[in-house]
Amino acid sequence: MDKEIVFTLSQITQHKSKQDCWIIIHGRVLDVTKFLEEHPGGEEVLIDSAGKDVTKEFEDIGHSKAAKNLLLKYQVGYIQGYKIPDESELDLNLVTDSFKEPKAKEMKAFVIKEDPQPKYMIFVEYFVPFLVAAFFLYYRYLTGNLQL
Ligand code: HEM
Repeated sequence: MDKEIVFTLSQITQHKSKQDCWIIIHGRVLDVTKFLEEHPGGEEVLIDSAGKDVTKEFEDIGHSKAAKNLLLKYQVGYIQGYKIPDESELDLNLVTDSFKEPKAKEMKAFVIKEDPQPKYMIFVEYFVPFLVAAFFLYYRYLTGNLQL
C-alpha cells in the first residue's frame, strides 16, 4: 500500500479488531494485524491500542531502535494534519527504507609499543653484578681467604 496515503481519524477507528488492527504512532498509520502474534509485548496491548494514537504509550515503554525500525514495515499511511518531519528533525532514528542493518562498527586497533630498553641498562644489569663479584673475589684473595 502507498505509504503516503493520508487517513482521517474516523477512518482509522474503523480498524479496531483482531482481524483488522490499525494504530497511530508518530503520525504514521500502522496496520499491525499481521504483527499481533509476533509482538513481544503481547497482542492484547496492540488490540487495546487499535484505532488510537499510541505514540506516548509506545515511547513510554522505551521500545528499542529495532522496534522503531519495525514501525515503517507496518506503515500504511499518515494521519491527516501530520507534518512529515525532515530527516534532520526526526529524533526517532527511523530509517527510510524497510529495515537497515546497523552499520558495522569500525574496529580500531593500535599496538602499544613499549619504549625499547636503553642500552646502558644492559650494562647495569649484567656488568655491574659481574664487577661486584669480581671485586668480592679479589678482596677475598687479598685477605687470604681465597686460594686460587
Ligand atoms: C507497530 C508498533 C509496535 C512495534 C513494532 C513494537 C515492537 C516491539 C518490540 C520489538 C518489542 C521487544 C522489545 C524491544 O525491542 O523494544 C516490544 C515490546 C513491548 N511492547 Fe511493543 N511494539 C509496538 C507497539 C506497542 C504499543 C502500542 C504498546 C503499548 C501500548 C507496546 C507495548 C510493548 C510492551 C509492554 C513490550 C514489552 C516490554 C518488556 O517486556 O520490557 N508496543 N514491542
